[in-house]
Amino acid sequence: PRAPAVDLAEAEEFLRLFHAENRVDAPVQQRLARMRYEVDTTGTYRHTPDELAYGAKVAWRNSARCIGRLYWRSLKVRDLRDVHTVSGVAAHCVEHLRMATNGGKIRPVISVFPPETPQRPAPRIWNEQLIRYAGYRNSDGSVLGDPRYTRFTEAVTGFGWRPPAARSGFDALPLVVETREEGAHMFALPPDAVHEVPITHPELPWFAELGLRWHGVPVISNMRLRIGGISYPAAPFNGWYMGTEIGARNFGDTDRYNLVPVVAERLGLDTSREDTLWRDRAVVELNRAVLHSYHQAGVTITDHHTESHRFLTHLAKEESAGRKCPVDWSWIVPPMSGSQTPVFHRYYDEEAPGPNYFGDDDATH
Ligand code: HEM
Ligand SMILES: N=C(Nc1cccc(CNC[C@@H]2CCCN2)c1)c1cccs1
Repeated sequence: PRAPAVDLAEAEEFLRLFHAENRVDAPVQQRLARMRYEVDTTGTYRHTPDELAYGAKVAWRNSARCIGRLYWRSLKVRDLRDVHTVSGVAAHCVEHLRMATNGGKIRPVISVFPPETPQRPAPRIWNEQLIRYAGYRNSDGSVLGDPRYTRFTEAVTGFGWRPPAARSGFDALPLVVETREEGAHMFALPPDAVHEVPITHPELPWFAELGLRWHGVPVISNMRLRIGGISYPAAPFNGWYMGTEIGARNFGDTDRYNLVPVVAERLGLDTSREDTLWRDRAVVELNRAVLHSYHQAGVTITDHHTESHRFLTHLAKEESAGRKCPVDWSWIVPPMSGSQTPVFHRYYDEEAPGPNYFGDDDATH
């Protein structure tokens, strides 16, 4: 049986939005008729390059959990809908990393690979992000690397991936790409495509001895881009980091690198009681080190205060454009010093109409 045809209402709503927000020569009725004919005869329809680019930008504008939406119009959209092989997808992912990194002046880029269609399933990328670090579980239960990826590390090792001779806490995992025709294949990332930043502290020399580093560019590769009823499951996108993501979450979470106790001890803080606020003082230094290191390395990064102000500017621009801006307060408020940022002190609208990015856990019809 055919896969369910495209949701015609969603398709029409998107094409009307595209025509309303862009100067398009052809009348919308003509475009709608062509779309309906394609859906009737093939069960799907193809976006024009302009529709695809605009849909990807609007999906970012609609991302209620994203604090970085002020620059939604500047997204660089790579139309890679003619790339159907695992090696093609992998090669373009490496090219994406080079384009986005841009020597440290990071550019927001999205690479859109082929959509799901009744004729052919879409290629899939199994990595959460193009760059993630291996997690090696030791026999005593301790982990070298990122504990979030021990299962992924075991899976690719089973597939034949071999860690570097000298394993470290920051070994980039291979890319795993699957197509219906070829199955799943692994590709090692060329080291020169993985730009990394060594973490040092602006005043504490001992910080460098912790031997910490992180990759410059976050590229999300496990979210599904939906535009006008068409689903693009492989559409990796990047922006730049907000420091708290690394300093508070990746380095600070107890089920990640869990570095707050380590930093607190090296700071000589009294960790015997919670009410010395040793956690709070250590996480601040961890975050100051991250921001200092990225600035030192000339890699774009933003702090949660600056980004909060930018987001409220975006919100005001959306309201003056007569658009509702969906906001998920629990994700927009940064994971440290929440009430010190202006986004904390207000309520927001929640619903998000039209094109969007969906995680696997998100309820999507
Ligand atoms: C340009 C700089 C950008 C910054 C500083 C930024 C910042 C952030 C941050 C801090 C989060 C929360 C992440 C977390 O807590 O795990 C987030 C979420 C998100 N961002 Fe942005 N972002 C940027 C660009 C983008 C771009 C280019 C896109 C897509 C085209 C995007 C789409 C999203 C989505 C979909 C989420 C929610 C993820 C989820 O639900 O798991 N962002 N952003
Ligand atoms: N700065 C970024 N951070 C970001 C954005 C979306 C999703 C994520 C990953 N979120 C999942 C992690 C893992 C647990 C909690 N957060 C990070 C960007 C990544 C891609 C574009 S912007």
